[in-house]
Amino acid sequence: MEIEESELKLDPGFADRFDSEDRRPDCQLYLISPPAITPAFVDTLAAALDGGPVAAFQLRLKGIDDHAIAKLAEPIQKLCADRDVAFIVNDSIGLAKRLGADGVHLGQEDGDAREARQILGPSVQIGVTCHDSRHLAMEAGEAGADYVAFGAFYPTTTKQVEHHPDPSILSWWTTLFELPCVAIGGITPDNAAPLVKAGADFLAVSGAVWNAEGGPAAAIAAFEKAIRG
Ligand SMILES: Cc1ncc(COP(=O)(O)OP(=O)(O)O)c(N)n1
Ligand SMILES: Cc1ncsc1CCOP(=O)(O)O
Ligand SMILES: [Mg+2]
Repeated sequence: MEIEESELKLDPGFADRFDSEDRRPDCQLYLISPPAITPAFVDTLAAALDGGPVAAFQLRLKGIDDHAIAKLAEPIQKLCADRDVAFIVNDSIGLAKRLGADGVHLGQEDGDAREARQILGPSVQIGVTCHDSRHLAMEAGEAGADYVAFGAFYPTTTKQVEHHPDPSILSWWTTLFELPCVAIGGITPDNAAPLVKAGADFLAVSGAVWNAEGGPAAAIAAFEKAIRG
């Protein structure tokens, strides 16, 4: 079913970010893990978080089973709680439930936002990949997602991608809807400005932090500078 662009005000969800005057909050950083980590990664993450503010951390591990992810997750989830960073699990509603995560990120093949809400309850944040599609984003909003994610905006080696939206999808979204939008894909401190200007509520970044020449903390500090202009 086609969903109409409407003035529908969707529940702002993700971290209840709107204040009483309905101002859209400033853009924030949403950090995504490398696709493979060792148990020592928790120390790398702790040092990275010293670099500047991070709103959310997504554990995105590929090629290992949920049991192994759960084992690696435990100290990371504790660190995130200590640092007031939302801990988001990628791909798996079941794992998010098992860990008591703050949120789950679902791709188009990872499960249904409505089902996730039923299983995880009202306070768990649910994000949905919407590629370059306004329709998918409106569908996700209707299904009760707490944020929609558009991308990949720039070339990336972290994931094979087929969709490359224009930043204008972010300004379209934020003009019509309160529900937060996330920009993802190849974002660096040097190319972030057009996405911030277009209204991205969050920049989701992985490679530009973990592979940064000057180290993750310096990269996070550089993102903070880019976001603040
Ligand atoms: C914030 C955010 N946006 C998009 C994605 C991509 O999700 P998906 O399409 O399911 O691809 P994988 O990350 O699972 O490879 C994401 N993880 N996070
Ligand atoms: C998971 C994902 N989904 C679309 S692009 C992407 C990769 C994000 O990582 P990077 O910031 O290294 O491009
Ligand atoms: Mg996925």
